[in-house]
Amino acid sequence: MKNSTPARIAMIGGGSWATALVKILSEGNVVVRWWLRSETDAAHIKRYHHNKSYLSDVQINPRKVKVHTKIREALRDADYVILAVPAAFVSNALLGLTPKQFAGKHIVSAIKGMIPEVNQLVTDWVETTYDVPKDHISCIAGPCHAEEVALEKQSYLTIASTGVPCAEAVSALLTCRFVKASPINDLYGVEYCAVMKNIIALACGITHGLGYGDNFQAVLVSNATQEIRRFVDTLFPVATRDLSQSAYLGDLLVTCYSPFSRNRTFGNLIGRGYTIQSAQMEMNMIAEGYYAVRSIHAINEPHNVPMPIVDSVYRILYEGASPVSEMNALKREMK
Ligand SMILES: NC(=O)C1=CN([C@@H]2O[C@H](COP(=O)(O)OP(=O)(O)OC[C@H]3O[C@@H](n4cnc5c(N)ncnc54)[C@H](OP(=O)(O)O)[C@@H]3O)[C@@H](O)[C@H]2O)C=CC1
Ligand SMILES: O=C(CO)COP(=O)(O)O
Repeated sequence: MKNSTPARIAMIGGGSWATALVKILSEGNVVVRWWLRSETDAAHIKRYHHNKSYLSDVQINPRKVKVHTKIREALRDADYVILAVPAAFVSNALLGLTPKQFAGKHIVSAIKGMIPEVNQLVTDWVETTYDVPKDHISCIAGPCHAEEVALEKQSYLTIASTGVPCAEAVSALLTCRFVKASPINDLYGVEYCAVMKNIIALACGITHGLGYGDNFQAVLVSNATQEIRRFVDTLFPVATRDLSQSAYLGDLLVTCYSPFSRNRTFGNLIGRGYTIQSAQMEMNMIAEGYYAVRSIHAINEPHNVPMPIVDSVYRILYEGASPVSEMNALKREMK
């Protein structure tokens, strides 16, 4: 492996997950061209070899990682492009790029959210916007918080793609001393579950903020698994899908229970009475579920899949419903 040509990877995004992925990739034989929108953060990384704004303890290896603030330079000779900005900002990050810049490359979405303007999964949006063949597109899923990657705690990722060689190649890039990545071909199931678990974590956070305990949360998460199953099996039925695998259930659990979870933290603030704006200001990070719940709600309209938890979160965040009365209603409904 030592003498082989390094994999050429463009990392798009300067937040916690991008920083953690750069750390994972740097364990292997790679050249990462890392694009950040912040000139100040980029300059700091070049000079001091760490990202001062996110996971600042992570050391960046300057021999393997080149920092860019012009996205075309980061993309130019990449074989793999990893998108790691929150979904709401990805179109802005890629502004001005055309299918030409993506031709022949593998596009990997590390994003667990939906493009809000069009209610599309990120991988669908990449396919339609940049004419990338579906079997060259994958998404990174699995229960894996950036903060634990920074500490080199053993973690697992699942790489979903309709193209088996693509999923296998990306899994190989992301497997290292402390991460095991495995391929799977259920792209839609995995990606939708990754989006929906954020909404459920918001609900968990809200109940925690309201003073509900672990007993209630366990029932909430159990009901949520049924709700997620109904939704993905209605939209994309796959006979062999096993929602107890870590890409689905594992990710739901870590987001609902971990103190690192952005979505749970955001929900907790809402449950404690913060307004949406003040909760967003309180957090230095983005809770994807806030945007995703509006997309999932809209997508579900023609299907009418019963999703009481998603509907409650939607009403709290977008219709001004009271968290207390929404959770009272859920309390009566769940068993
Ligand atoms: N964090 C994690 O553990 C994991 C995250 N993910 C997913 O990774 C994706 C990225 O999340 P994460 O890294 O946690 O996010 P963070 O909250 O850590 O970072 C946010 C990023 O978004 C950028 N940003 C913020 N506002 C804007 C804006 N208005 N326009 C353009 N860019 C903006 C920030 O740039 P700047 O710093 O310049 O403001 C920063 O790069 C999400 O989809 C998340 O679900 C997936 C698995 C694990
Ligand atoms: O998806 C994640 C971990 O797998 C990160 O999202 P949260 O920070 O909301 O848990």
